[in-house]
Amino acid sequence: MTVSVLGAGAFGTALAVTLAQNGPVTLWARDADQAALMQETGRNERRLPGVNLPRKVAATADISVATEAETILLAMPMQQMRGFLATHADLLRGKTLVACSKGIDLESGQGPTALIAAASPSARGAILTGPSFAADIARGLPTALTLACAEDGEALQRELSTPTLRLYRTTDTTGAELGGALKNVIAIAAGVVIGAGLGDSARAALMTRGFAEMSRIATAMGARAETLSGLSGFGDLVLTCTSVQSRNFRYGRALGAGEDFDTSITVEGVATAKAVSILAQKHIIDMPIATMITALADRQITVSEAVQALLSRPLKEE
Ligand SMILES: NC(=O)C1=CN([C@@H]2O[C@H](COP(=O)(O)OP(=O)(O)OC[C@H]3O[C@@H](n4cnc5c(N)ncnc54)[C@H](O)[C@@H]3O)[C@@H](O)[C@H]2O)C=CC1
Ligand SMILES: O=C(CO)COP(=O)(O)O
Repeated sequence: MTVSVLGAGAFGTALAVTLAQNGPVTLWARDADQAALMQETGRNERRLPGVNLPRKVAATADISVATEAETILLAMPMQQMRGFLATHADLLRGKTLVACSKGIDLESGQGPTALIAAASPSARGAILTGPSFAADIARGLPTALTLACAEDGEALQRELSTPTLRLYRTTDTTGAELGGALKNVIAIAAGVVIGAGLGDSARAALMTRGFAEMSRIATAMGARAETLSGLSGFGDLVLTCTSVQSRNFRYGRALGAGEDFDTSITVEGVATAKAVSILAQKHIIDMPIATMITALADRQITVSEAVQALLSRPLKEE
């Protein structure tokens, strides 16, 4: 059975590469030139340099070809997903749609599975998330991710696991998608700490309090605490806050150091911080780190003001 990946960025391409170990994969790029170049050269040099696409990966810019598959992975940036689903709703009817994006849609405040349910009620929505850099997956390094699917996830788990990509299953879609979205916000904050020269001890404190913040809002929104402490939450938090491979971490590090950052790079945590700050007000949840990241990204405060504000909060029980 063919699987399709929609979105030929770093992650979509890496997923296509690993899934080709199981059978044919269609990789859809919205840009016809990019699809033709991938087909011709067998590489996606711009997004995933140095990786050869297996022959079982067929690149196309034809959305009707790409949506012939029953199982379709959505690997575009989160803020693009709602528009994409609306545009192609007819072609996606009745399919299994696996969101691979990490974030919260800023306009609606919804995560990927709610967006899928709203745009394609007859589709089955799932989410694939957890600690994995595209380059690691594409190189065949061992990786473990969470596959969240409200029902009948076992066959999907088998279909999307490969010899090097091990999937763990859950029915807690809310927990999985919120963990993946929120860790990006904390990763930006961890980057700020390192960029501003505040040290590894401060980063450990930030990660721990960040995890508490993630868990507070996620459980208030219906997530299970154990999902937050699994691969999609704690696992991805650790990876993204400690690796310079992470774009969210690198963006934060530039912010902390007062340096410019290439705005063409995908940094999901900025929009997510804004979206979650709005959700936090609605649920009356205290989220000082997300609020601070929004203010910093919008240049409303300086790094030293942000640090001062966090350190001067009232002392309380852990
Ligand atoms: N790169 C990584 O290591 C990982 C990325 N992710 C997630 O995957 C998602 C995508 O990230 P990357 O692939 O890394 O981004 P990327 O920046 O490498 O590529 C984004 C791709 O999306 C395409 N795109 C943009 N708007 C689109 C639209 N409206 N319709 C179709 N395609 C569109 C762009 O042309 C580009 O090819 C993000 O939510 C990210 O958090 C998750 C795990 C790992
Ligand atoms: O989600 C990721 C790793 O699990 C990738 O992180 P970045 O988007 O910060 O690069």
